[in-house]
Amino acid sequence: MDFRLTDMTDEEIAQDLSVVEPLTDSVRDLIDAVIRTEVDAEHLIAAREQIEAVVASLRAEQKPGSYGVPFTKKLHGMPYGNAAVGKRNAIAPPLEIEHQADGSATSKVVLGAAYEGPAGLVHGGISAMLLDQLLGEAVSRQHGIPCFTGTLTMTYLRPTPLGALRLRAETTGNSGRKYFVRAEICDADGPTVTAEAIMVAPANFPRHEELQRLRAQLAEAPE
Ligand SMILES: CCCCC/C=C\C/C=C\C/C=C/C/C=C\CCCC(=O)SCCNC(=O)CCNC(=O)[C@H](O)C(C)(C)COP(=O)(O)OP(=O)(O)OC[C@H]1O[C@@H](n2cnc3c(N)ncnc32)[C@H](O)[C@@H]1OP(=O)(O)O
Repeated sequence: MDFRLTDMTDEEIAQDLSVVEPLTDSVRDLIDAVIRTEVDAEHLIAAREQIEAVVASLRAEQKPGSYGVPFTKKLHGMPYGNAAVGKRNAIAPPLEIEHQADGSATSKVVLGAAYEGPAGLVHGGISAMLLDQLLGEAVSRQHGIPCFTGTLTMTYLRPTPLGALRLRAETTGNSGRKYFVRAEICDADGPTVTAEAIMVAPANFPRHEELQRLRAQLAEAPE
């Protein structure tokens, strides 16, 4: 796994995000508008030309390949291209994850037209992606090591409506590098989907205590 530290300071990262996040929101809005627009073909062609001009302006300077996951000097990951939570990725649903004192990870999200599977309902693959991310975040934050999904088992209890949803994930135990995690999506009437996963901490990754030491060393280093 590629590991690199960014040389941006915390202030520079905050400044970058203050510009980038509203841009990502605008692109999300664009996706929703394209799905639901009922304007005529002439307007659609004009819109396409405008979008192509914006794309060309952004292509003027591009990173090669994907965004990757640089780390800040405090070892906070910056997964800005991530499919589920990337702050630069308009395909990612607007998922903000909170870490609770009991070790669980929770999120409230409103899923619109871009996440539809069956009519009016959330696509099952989107539910799996969101819960996979939350499961990973719960275990990784609680135990201080990023884990990979080994096995993910989804149970679709009943259809999940588009709109406001709540998500929760918690670790239930571990055996060596294997962590057992479960999660659910709820609508106003309760759970619609549950997931169980075995997340595996890669053998060659530093353990929590080592990371704490590394964090302390980096915190003392000049910016
Ligand atoms: C640098 C500073 C970092 C600081 C970070 C601190 C905190 C981070 C905070 C937040 C970060 C959040 C990150 C996570 C968020 C979201 C998660 C997204 C999840 C994904 O989107 S991730 C992509 C999809 N995922 C893959 O792309 C995995 C591909 N795969 C592999 O990379 C390997 O395959 C791996 C690693 C799974 C295992 O590799 P390995 O070499 O370690 O395995 P090994 O054989 O040693 O097995 C050891 C024990 O795991 C058992 N085991 C093995 N494989 C299993 C499986 N599949 N299912 C169930 N159990 C399995 C064995 O049975 C054995 O169990 P036992 O010990 O009981 O025998």
